[in-house]
Amino acid sequence: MEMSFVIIGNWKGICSQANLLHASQYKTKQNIHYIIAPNYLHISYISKLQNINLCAQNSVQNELTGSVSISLLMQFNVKYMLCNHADHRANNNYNPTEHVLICEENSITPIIFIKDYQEAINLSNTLNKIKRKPNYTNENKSLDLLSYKSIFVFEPHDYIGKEGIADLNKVKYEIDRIKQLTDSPVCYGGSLNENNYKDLIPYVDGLCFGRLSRSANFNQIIENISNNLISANS
Ligand SMILES: O=C(COP(=O)(O)O)[C@@H](O)CO
Repeated sequence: MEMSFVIIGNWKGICSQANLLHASQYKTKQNIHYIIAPNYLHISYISKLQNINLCAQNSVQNELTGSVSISLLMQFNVKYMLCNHADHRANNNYNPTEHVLICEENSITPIIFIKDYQEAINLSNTLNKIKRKPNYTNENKSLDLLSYKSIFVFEPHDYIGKEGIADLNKVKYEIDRIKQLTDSPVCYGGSLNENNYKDLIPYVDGLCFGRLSRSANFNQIIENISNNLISANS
């Protein structure tokens, strides 16, 4: 999947009027692919913003009381779905490969969170048993068996909601190993802040922000990333 630098804002269960305002004020950047995963209550609002790609944080595959089915989400032009996030895994009944397959059946691109290289291997081995691309040839890119189109986010569970990221060399090493398993974009997520996000830009295809994506100056941060990419390529 060829695309610009991916910026994902995972708003989780939080949102303020200020978040909605700065999302509405975002100005498209040619070298940025901006995805927002709002909570369910604000999916309708974000779906109306022309220059932002809408992502669901989850879905529940039934129409029972309190559920949010994919068919309901599809009415709001949801293009992406967070899959295998650490918060999903807190539910013992969560099945990542099932969730990825449901996305694929509904033409939604899964954003698949990977806590480490071994999980990447486990996920691709699991799906390898369930299905194989009919004409899949490159056995080395086993993660791409997961879905025809995916975005991967390396997000170590010990560095979510913390003050800082893991050692940069360790992060780079793990991202390099995961990149060997896929031709899809590999991003970093977890404890990104104003002091560390720039350090990662040269080594990833995108960044997934939690708390920082809800800050009032997040549009400026996107601008900074865009300018950083332009100067790096000039
Ligand atoms: O769960 C997330 C929280 O990230 P922080 O940036 O640590 O708030 C994650 O999905 C965003 O990458």
